[in-house]
Amino acid sequence: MRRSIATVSLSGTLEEKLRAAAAAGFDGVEIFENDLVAAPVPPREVRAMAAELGLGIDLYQPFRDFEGVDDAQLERNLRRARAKFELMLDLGTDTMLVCSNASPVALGDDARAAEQLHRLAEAAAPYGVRVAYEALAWGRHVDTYEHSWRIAAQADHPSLGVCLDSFHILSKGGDPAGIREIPGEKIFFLQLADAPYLAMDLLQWSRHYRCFPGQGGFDLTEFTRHVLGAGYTGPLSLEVFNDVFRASDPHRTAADALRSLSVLEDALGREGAAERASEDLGDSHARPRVTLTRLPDPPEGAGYAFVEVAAQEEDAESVRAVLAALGFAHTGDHRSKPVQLWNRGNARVLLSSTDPRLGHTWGGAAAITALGVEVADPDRAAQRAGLLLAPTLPRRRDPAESRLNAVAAPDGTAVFFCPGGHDGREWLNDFAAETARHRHEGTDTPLTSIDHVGLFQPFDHFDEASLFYRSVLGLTPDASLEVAAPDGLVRSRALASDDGGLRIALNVSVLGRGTQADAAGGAQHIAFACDDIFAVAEAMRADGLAPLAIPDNYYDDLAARTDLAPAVRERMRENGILYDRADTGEFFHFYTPMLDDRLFFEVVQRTGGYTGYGAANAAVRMAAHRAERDR
Ligand SMILES: O=C(O)c1ccc(O)c(O)c1
Ligand SMILES: [Mg+2]
Repeated sequence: MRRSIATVSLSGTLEEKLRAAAAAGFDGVEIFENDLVAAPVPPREVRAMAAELGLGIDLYQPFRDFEGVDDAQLERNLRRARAKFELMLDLGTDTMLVCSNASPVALGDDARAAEQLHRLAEAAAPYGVRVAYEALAWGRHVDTYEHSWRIAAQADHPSLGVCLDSFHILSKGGDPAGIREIPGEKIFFLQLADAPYLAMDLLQWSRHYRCFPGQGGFDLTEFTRHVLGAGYTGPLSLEVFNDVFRASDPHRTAADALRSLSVLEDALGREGAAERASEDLGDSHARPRVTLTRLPDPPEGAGYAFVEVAAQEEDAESVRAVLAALGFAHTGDHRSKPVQLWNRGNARVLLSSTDPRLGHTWGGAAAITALGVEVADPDRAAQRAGLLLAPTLPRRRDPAESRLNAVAAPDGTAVFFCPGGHDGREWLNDFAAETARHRHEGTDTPLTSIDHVGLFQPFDHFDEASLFYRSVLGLTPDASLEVAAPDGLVRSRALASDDGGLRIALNVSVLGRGTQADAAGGAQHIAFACDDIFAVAEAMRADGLAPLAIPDNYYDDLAARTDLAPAVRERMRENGILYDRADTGEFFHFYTPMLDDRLFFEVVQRTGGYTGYGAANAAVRMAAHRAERDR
């Protein structure tokens, strides 16, 4: 389907907005009136600029407070409208959005509103302009799409239809199924916006917190399915008022925006929404009315091949010490780069002493700079990532080395697609074997794999990052939750593949204090899975590394709220092991001390079908890391 974006969704001048929309690959834009009025170029030049960039101007908006007024006001409103129709001729756009009257002087008289909109459409027709009537959620008298359609139907003019905006409908709990009652050709325009569920005034919610489909709490797939079911064939257009987007790089926002539409179209395509719509509309033998662009399938059965930690030499030493205490051994050296392979079972950590600042938004001493993801079909994964506008990272073409495709996540973390399976892992041949022994060789305390990775995100890119990982890697997000760290509130959202092979937990400071709360919420971590957490913890302690100290109060609370045997609780206390339980199973986990205020490790043991991350313990962990720093 045609993809558009409202200029109000992007920051910058009108020209910058157009350039960003075009660069991301949009087909068209909605020009927001304020952007045009403030632009230093006449409408004709805007039209030429858009055309040169390959963008159509699909909509001009908004025209406010038109209908349901007294007769004198109607004449003034029609005069104002004619001036806009003239302007639209110059802009080369044929659809004007008229939003329902929000003024206190509007009269609640449907017949009057219908008659006045009929006059507006009559005035628009000679200009070749269509009027799309949109019910604002806070309209004075018309605030539902059902009502706007009743009035448009009553007005009965070929140049008058409705504009549907998902925010105005879903924010009030409207039922989108009724959209199917509207003839598709009367839906002149579709605006899509998601939003997090917030209990707040509708106008404030709409003007500040909208986000792209898939980033909030609304079901935009279901919503759009109903719009297609009505027979709509126009653009999918994003109209997102958002405080962060207004202040962010418009190129990045536009790519994030297009990614959200790609995912939405793919989801609809996978369920056969276009074909089903045609059948519902009774033209089952005809071709579907719209084409839904599909993405290559997401990776299946993906898992971690490795996680790369970059640290300069003095910091690398402390990372090595912790890995060794966890039973890792240095088992290989990269043939051409200063990168060491450390592993224990299928848990592999690459320790790189290249500059950790290179290509990464995090400076600092030690940092997770890359995730190696093992997938069945790395080429397909890279192709999918490319279609989702993931920036491709250049690979050095060293003929002796395996070439892995890599893309950059929004926080700068590189994501490598590694071939999996038994004859995969050829990238391991890039490492000359070291003869190092696992220090715990002979003790039966293996870590089995990487369970999850925790990545702290810059505030402005949290939603972008979760959409990125979700779409590129085919992960499913959990609900986001808030954790009260000693230095501030941290929002956390985990994403996982269906079989749990890939899990990522994203954290962000709720107030956007990116890096100073580091000891608490701002760190990154790698969590390793094991089958016997007590053995791993005790071997680590025997190796001279104490786990992160958890206060006795925690264990008193554990005694109060669980039936864990006293001896088990005591052993947990000695080893700093925390506990969580769900209907599906149990979770035991402990942490290492913080390295360089930035990085720590976790060891987890899942029993039964537990799929969480011990969120109940997150605040205790953050307070414990803070206490350790204060000591
Ligand atoms: O917030 C507004 O005023 C506004 C204007 C135009 C729209 O299409 C809309 O959804 C909201
Ligand atoms: Mg709208």
